[in-house]
Amino acid sequence: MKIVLCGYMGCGKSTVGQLLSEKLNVDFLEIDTEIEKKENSSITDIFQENGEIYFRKIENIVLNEVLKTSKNEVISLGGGTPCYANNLHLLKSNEHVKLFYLKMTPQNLTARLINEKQKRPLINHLQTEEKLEEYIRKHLFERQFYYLQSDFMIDANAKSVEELTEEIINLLQ
Ligand SMILES: Nc1ncnc2c1ncn2[C@@H]1O[C@H](COP(=O)(O)OP(=O)(O)O)[C@@H](O)[C@H]1O
Ligand SMILES: O=C(O)C1=C[C@@H](OP(=O)(O)O)[C@@H](O)[C@H](O)C1
Ligand SMILES: [Mg+2]
Repeated sequence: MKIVLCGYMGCGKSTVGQLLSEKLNVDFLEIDTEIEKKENSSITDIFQENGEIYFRKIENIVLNEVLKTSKNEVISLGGGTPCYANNLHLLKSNEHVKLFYLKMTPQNLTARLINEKQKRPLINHLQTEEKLEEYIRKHLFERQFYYLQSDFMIDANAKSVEELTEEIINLLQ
């Protein structure tokens, strides 16, 4: 089985995915890291040098490659992964995939992301908390359509990484 985590930037995909893979004793794979390896460049540099459309192309290629294997693993997507190209279809039509949406409110995401913008090129130009929250509110509204097609939705507000990991493990049983 492939346990795949999706949700907006900052919801905890990378952090929860790592702990979940340790608890389940399977490999952990991040789409962002696979993109960085393939391009031998950072997400920030790819956006800056090649632009977002190029990044989305590579993201789609990497997701395709990753989903070809039938290996048991935990996979953390990037925040935008399910929302572009045929990515959601690739995930939904794969019998090995269980897709989890880590849902958080725009307010809570803003509080997290205000100090973590540097490595996230889509939001690093937003200077104030007000501007960031306004952006997240609109962007999340557009993206929820995709996230909500997950197999499971987890309320990730005010829960520790441990609690979220346990919740996912319980849903798998
Ligand atoms: N459940 C949680 N409670 C508190 N902080 C968290 C939680 N999950 C993640 N974080 C923190 O929030 C930030 C964003 O988490 P990250 O895993 O990078 O999110 P994503 O990969 O979804 O963008 C990190 O600093 C991480 O340590
Ligand atoms: O939401 C997005 O479109 C993106 C989210 C990022 O991943 P995280 O959700 O792990 O920050 C990364 O893939 C890239 O900066 C684009
Ligand atoms: Mg991440």
